[in-house]
Amino acid sequence: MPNVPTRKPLIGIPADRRLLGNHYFHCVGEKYIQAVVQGAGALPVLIPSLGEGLGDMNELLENFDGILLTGSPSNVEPYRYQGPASAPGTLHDTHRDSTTLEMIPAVVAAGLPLLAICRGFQEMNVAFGGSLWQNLHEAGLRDHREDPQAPLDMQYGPAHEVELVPEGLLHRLAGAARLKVNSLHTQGVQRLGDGLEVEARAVGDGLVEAFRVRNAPGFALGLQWHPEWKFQDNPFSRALFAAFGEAARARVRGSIPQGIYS
Ligand SMILES: N[C@@H](CCC(=O)NCCCC(=O)O)C(=O)O
Repeated sequence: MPNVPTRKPLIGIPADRRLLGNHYFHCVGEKYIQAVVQGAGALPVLIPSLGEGLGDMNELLENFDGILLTGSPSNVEPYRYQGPASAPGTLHDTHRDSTTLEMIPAVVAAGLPLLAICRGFQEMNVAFGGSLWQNLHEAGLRDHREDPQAPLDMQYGPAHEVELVPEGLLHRLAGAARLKVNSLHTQGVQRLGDGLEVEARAVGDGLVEAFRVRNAPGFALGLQWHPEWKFQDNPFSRALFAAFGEAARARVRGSIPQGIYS
């Protein structure tokens, strides 16, 4: 393929809808934005979580070369996966759910590169028909929550190891059998969604910590941990965002992505 100058890829990031004071805002954490700019070499475009208000999803997605689904302190509403009602006072984000749960199948079907992190990983599992443990530490699994009183560097610091599935995409990207990852989540994969292939499990309780979409036409990965946190200091995270950016650039060029998908 001749070295044809191409525009930077546009990565869509669906926002959280949050009440700040008396008004609702649609917002995205800056660390995700920076990981797209500096790690993937792409331009982030925040997508308001308006659900049906965004119109035809396929038409919307024609504007993007990839989608990033971020973490969030809110939980996916349990009725989305036929789960029991949340405890009173649980934070949900129904606008985000109605946006991302419709978006995910359309992104994958269109072969648009998709990287899902933490809540985004959980949304992906639900979108593919899976379910969630609502409180891992009450289900006989380890406690995967962070200490909210600890400094951020500790909250997002290494918390446990994950075992990478041999010959999987993450194993190829990491060049190692295990990774030390951070852990900031109460919920996790209970039943794995149809068509999802496990890429990593937590050492200690075997919780699914990463998956890809089997037979996806493009890059379609979900991680329960947070690779965006200080990604520049982590060789695996750098490689992950670089691969995501390359998949999006291949989309711009109209070519088949190389690297871990070749
Ligand atoms: N609410 C879910 C998902 C947790 C999650 O995404 N945590 C990160 C929030 C802050 C950030 O974006 O870094 C759960 O508790 O499992």
